[in-house]
Amino acid sequence: MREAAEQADFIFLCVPVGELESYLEQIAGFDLKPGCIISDVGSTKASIAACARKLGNRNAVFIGGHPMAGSERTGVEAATSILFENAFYVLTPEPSTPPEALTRLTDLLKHTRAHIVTVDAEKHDEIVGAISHLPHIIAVALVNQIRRYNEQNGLYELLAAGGFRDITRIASSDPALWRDILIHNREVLLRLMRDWNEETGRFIRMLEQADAAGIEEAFRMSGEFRSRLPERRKGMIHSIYECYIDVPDHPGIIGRIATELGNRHINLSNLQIIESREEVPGVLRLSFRTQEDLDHAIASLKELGYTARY
Ligand SMILES: NC(=O)C1=CN([C@@H]2O[C@H](COP(=O)(O)OP(=O)(O)OC[C@H]3O[C@@H](n4cnc5c(N)ncnc54)[C@H](O)[C@@H]3O)[C@@H](O)[C@H]2O)C=CC1
Ligand SMILES: O=C(O)C(=O)Cc1ccc(O)cc1
Repeated sequence: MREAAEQADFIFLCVPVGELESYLEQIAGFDLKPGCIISDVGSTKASIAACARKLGNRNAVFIGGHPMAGSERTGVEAATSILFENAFYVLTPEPSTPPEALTRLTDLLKHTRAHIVTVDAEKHDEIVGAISHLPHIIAVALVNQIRRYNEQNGLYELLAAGGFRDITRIASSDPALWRDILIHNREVLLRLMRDWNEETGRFIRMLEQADAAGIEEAFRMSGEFRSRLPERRKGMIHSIYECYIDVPDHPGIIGRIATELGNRHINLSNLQIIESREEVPGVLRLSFRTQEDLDHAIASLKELGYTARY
């Protein structure tokens, strides 16, 4: 590792958050190339920034980074060459970071086609704590609540679909990765969890008082804010060009549909079973990277006797 690091112009640390500091410590003792830029991709930024401030390296500059891309999956199987395309890539320079170092790093990262945003490390942890870490805690807590009910009655598991699956996808995230993230951002998260308790407390009170107008208003305000959020990004593997088809629930059907589309040179980027029940049609979601592929797929599926809808 030392030999490779000492020849590098850029070093990216891409290990779990709990391992970052030990790598930074090792690298601090190396004779790095003058002007070398060290960055990382950790989901929390304040603790690694504090470590970098403490250690320093006479030749190198550390600039924290966090590509806001990815999914609940980890490992090389989850990688794609367009992972960062159109995603936000947060950098957390210090007031003391030489501007030319920041420019060199952003010039390199532009090749990922991500949108670069800079913010200080502490603010990053507050914001990302709220929009990413807190939702992961809520998803895990919700799934575990239902898992306990399900121990008494398996119908919970059988009926859990739709909304439950949508809001709990991230509950399948990697346990060790998320252990580190939550521990490293625990002070922010404790504050956010107290606010969350107040939020759920408001619902408890509305239900106790059968406050219909209050409930309606809560849904109205959340819907309004959510509709302002950016669209799912084009270019990601979770393509926005999607359609749904009802399919008879029998063996081999998914393979047949994928093969038929492949034979017509239509690139399917994702295929997901949304619903599957005995003796009634299941629903498949097909995703494509281009409008042309989607249009072509819908026409082909029609020829094959399936009705596709958006
Ligand atoms: N999963 C996601 O969507 C995102 C993850 N991140 C951050 O990226 C970093 C890596 O996460 P992923 O790529 O998702 O996980 P991953 O599990 O795909 O990759 C982590 C890699 O680190 C290696 N590793 C673990 N401990 C190590 C050690 N002590 N020494 C050397 N290598 C070690 C693992 O073998 C694995 O190859 C984490 O800091 C995470 O917070 C940032 C943005 C998104
Ligand atoms: O699965 C999802 O939607 C994610 O939230 C992925 C993710 C995980 C960790 C990050 O630091 C950033 C993004």
